[in-house]
Amino acid sequence: MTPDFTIKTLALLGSTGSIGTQALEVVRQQPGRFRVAVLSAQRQWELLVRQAREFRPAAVVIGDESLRGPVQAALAGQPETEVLAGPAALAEVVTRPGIDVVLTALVGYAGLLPTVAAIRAGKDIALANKETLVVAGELITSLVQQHGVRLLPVDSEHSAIFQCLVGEELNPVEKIILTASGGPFRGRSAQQMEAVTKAQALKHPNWEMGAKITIDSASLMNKGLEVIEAKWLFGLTNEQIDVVVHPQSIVHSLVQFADGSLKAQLGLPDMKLPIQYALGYPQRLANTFPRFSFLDYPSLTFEAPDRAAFPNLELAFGAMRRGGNAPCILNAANEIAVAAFLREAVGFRQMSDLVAGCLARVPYLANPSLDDLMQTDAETRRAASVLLR
Ligand SMILES: NC(=O)C1=CN([C@@H]2O[C@H](COP(=O)(O)OP(=O)(O)OC[C@H]3O[C@@H](n4cnc5c(N)ncnc54)[C@H](OP(=O)(O)O)[C@@H]3O)[C@@H](O)[C@H]2O)C=CC1
Ligand SMILES: CC(=O)[C@@H](O)[C@H](O)COP(=O)(O)O
Ligand SMILES: [Mn+2]
Repeated sequence: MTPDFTIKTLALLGSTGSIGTQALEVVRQQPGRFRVAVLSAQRQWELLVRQAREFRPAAVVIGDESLRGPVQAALAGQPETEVLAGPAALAEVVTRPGIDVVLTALVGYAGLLPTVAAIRAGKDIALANKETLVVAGELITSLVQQHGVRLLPVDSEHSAIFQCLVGEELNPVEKIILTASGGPFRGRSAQQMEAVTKAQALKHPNWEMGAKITIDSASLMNKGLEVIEAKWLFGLTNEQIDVVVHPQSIVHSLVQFADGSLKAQLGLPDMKLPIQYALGYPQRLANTFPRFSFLDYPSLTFEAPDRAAFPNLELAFGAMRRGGNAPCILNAANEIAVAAFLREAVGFRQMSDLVAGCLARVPYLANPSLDDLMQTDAETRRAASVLLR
């Protein structure tokens, strides 16, 4: 039993998704350590109701306002749970007294405003929603400093780096190395990827995740987003971030220090560990998750990413170097591109063309405010829709 763990009250945004349901599994496996105050979903209202019956939160939020009625009816016999609906409710509910940590496990740009609201209300953030830092990394990190809250990474690579940095506060980092699985199309040429299908792209070799991030992993946009996420989480220069392909997803990322020493964090590809680390931080809570054995993985391999076959990686590095609202344009264009690919309206390679087209068309702003970023997001979505016609 880990000593002196103060019970933490959680708001779980996106509780019905891949990260959200695994976070609830962590909570189940740590009885007495966490209390769930808020749960949220966008459309999966029946699952949200089942979760609410089990965890008895003070509030649930259903994003799609047309589904408020069924949720209210289903939870009519549970008066301690307030039923809210819509994006504004999400940004309000996270500010309520008593919440210690907000887990942002919702997908895409929708994570930005609730995260801003939660930080302003003094809540610690367990950040799964990498899009928040891609869109508004500078703004979020300055809000985090201003309000003295913790920004705890959930993304596996960033959790690995965060764990490697514990105890190294006085030691300068030379660089970090983010590992990438390479996705289902590793080793294929640009031409070979023209004909890949949605079903093939949705088959990640190592991780079971939501559809959007799975497509991002296949196109290497996920690694591009993670590069930008790392810059802001760890205060790095653009030159301090490297990517290496590691198909087994066992070495979750590495830090190289000024003396050349490398530290890595290893483990099986299971998001419950980084989720639990973020929620339990600074403590490591004992658990019974399956353990990694080198004997099961006698060969851990590493190779350079193929930047010609996967142009998204360079598009993301380029947007990071440009700064300003460029990463916000990259993100919005990519969200539209992935949605179009998932409804089979564009091919796999066209996703990168759409992102490049938006980066070339949407006006650049060097020092965007939050309002500017919201406008950039909307403008990019309009530009992408025009390009898709
Ligand atoms: N899955 C993983 O292993 C990893 C995920 N991440 C990041 O975590 C985040 C979540 O990913 P993942 O769990 O895979 O995604 P999922 O698609 O599985 O889940 C997304 C969750 O967000 C909700 N949601 C969807 N759209 C909106 C919206 N517009 N407003 C509010 N809520 C919304 C969904 O509700 P509903 O179910 O009703 O649709 C669901 O609860 C992403 O940013 C991803 O990049 C990072 C590392 C690993
Ligand atoms: C589990 C996790 O953190 C994902 O972001 C994962 O890294 C995706 O794998 P890729 O390395 O294929 O993008
Ligand atoms: Mn990741």
